[in-house]
Amino acid sequence: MNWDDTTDAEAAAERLVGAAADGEDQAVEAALRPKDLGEFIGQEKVREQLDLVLRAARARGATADHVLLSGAPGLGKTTLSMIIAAEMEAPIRITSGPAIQHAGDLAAILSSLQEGEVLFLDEIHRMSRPAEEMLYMAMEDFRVDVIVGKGPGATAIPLELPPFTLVGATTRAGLLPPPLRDRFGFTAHMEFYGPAELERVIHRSAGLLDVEIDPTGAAEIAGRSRGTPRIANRLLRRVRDYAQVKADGLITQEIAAAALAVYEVDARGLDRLDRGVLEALLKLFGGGPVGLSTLAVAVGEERETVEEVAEPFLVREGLLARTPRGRVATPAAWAHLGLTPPRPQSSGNGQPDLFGA
Ligand SMILES: Nc1ncnc2c1ncn2[C@@H]1O[C@H](COP(=O)(O)OP(=O)(O)OP(=O)(O)O)[C@@H](O)[C@H]1O
Repeated sequence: MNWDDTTDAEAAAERLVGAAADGEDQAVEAALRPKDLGEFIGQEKVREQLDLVLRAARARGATADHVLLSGAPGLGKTTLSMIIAAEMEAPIRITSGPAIQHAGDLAAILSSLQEGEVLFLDEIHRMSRPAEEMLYMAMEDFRVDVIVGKGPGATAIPLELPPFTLVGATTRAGLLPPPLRDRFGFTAHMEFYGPAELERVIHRSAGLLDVEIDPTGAAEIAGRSRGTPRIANRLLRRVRDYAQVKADGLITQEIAAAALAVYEVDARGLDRLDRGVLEALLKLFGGGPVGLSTLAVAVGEERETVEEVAEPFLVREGLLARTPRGRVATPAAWAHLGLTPPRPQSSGNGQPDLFGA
């Protein structure tokens, strides 16, 4: 998903299954965040490696190496940065790439850091170029050159910085210029979570929110959470409301399924937009191939919304394929919507042409 575009992120945030944080998420997430590595669920490799990095730094009495976290929104990057600070018993400062448009903005932050402090820079790939270049030197030499004056009379005044740990977060590490990427001592890629891990996230959050849930209820919510703890927590809150109003408060499989049917989140985590795209593709275009623009007109959405908000999950789920000839539904898409694909046409070579031409 192209999370560089704020509009897409905003559009997605309005969806119950959007991975970007909405206002309510921000209000409750602080209470739900695991506080140390032991509490952090899943991402075993990342946890194990990070644990070593932090233990070694502590044993040396040194500041931890800079850490780059990459992965989709809502997988726990902010949470991990806070855990890094907690494990290092260091304060944390949180900012983001888009908030740093001038090198001066970054110089102001860097020069006010305390020794050992963790600086969390979310969406680091969206920082301005001059700020990025200042960051190179700050990360490597704990020094910045502050430029005073303009034109030929400008002078660079070196400013020593206390050692600090930069934790950068990005949705796509590939977007970072190699000189920046190379300055991180440890890079971790966060994966989507499996159902069992999401169930653990849901049970843990239910405990903290004082919500009663049985294992079947947690499994039902986990299956619809698109591999993302933030979505799991958000669905849990909506199901809790339903359980309180329509039942005795206990979340079972039946209650979770009924609640999420009200919110139009289906058994696989598809919402109205996702299903609209799939239905148009199957019912109007026989499963494709069809061009993106045509598909977007058919569902009454902007091209970008279909491409950047709906399609990434459909592709990830193996329901839709992007081919040079256009968008094509996979056999799993037909099965998911309970529809029968048209009879395969012969491609003239004796082999059935599964998707038709
Ligand atoms: N491994 C985990 N175990 C338990 N809860 C988790 C885990 N990862 C994330 N969460 C929960 O999901 C919520 C979202 O996590 P977080 O804000 O850290 O995601 P993020 O990757 O930083 O998202 P963004 O890219 O949008 O900033 C948090 O409130 C946290 O409670």
